[in-house]
Amino acid sequence: MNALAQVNQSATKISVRSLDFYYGATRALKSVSLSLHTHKVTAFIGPSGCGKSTLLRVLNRMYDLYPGQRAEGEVLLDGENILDPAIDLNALRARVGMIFQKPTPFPMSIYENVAFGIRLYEKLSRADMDVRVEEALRGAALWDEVKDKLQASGLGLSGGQQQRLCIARSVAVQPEVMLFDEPCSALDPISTAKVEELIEELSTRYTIAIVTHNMQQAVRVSDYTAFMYLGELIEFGDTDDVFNRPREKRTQDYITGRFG
Ligand SMILES: Nc1ncnc2c1ncn2[C@@H]1O[C@H](COP(=O)(O)OP(=O)(O)OP(=O)(O)O)[C@@H](O)[C@H]1O
Repeated sequence: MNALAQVNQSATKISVRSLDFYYGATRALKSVSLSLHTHKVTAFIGPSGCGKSTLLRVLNRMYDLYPGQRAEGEVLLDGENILDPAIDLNALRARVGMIFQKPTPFPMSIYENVAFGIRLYEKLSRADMDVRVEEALRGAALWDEVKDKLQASGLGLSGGQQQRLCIARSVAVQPEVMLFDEPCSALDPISTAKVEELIEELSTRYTIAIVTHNMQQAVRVSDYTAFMYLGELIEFGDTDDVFNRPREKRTQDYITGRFG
């Protein structure tokens, strides 16, 4: 690996600085600072209500859709503050995609589910669109299972396949960052294993953040882990260190199942 590639591998994609988040008067994030490294997977763990999903929703300004919710501080994406009110939210959400807990295919064909997002941002010929849809479905490890029924409804797929269709939809717009909010919690163990394998593959091309309640999953898929508690970031580091040599007692207590 050349020196430049090494630098890029450890580069910071997103830098969160002194981030506070409010639901009305309730402060759900308290001065959170951390970095997401380029082409690495960062897991967010912590007991229910600690702010994991809130933090994820800040990273593509998803909260902006809801009145009364606001973020203070800085979130730098390649050095640019995405909390700036002047930022183009459509462009931001194309760069920072999100996959939710419950698979949410649109009520349209498998092909259209993937093409829909692309059309929001680009005008492609039919032939180019076919190529992009295939690439996205291949990228989401779904192509072989659906290539003969692209016109069938996305809603007719199994839960695991629907989740990979949502991943294909996100991949199709060629994002730089992918946010996964408990992507496997509605899936069976085999589908979960497939999605985990996919996340590992995707991390060669994208910077990934994943919220999970499943400690083993965090260990399996992530390079870095952030442990949150009551809106604060308690510990952040290499996943191996956080799980095997936690610096904080609260991290130790959580990962050994003493609370949460
Ligand atoms: N829409 C909302 N309005 C008011 N408070 C909210 C809202 N959504 C979340 N909160 C509060 O913000 C805090 C953080 O919630 P968040 O959903 O980010 O936690 P979480 O760690 O993702 O939890 P879980 O693991 O249960 O999904 C909680 O105290 C929660 O009650």
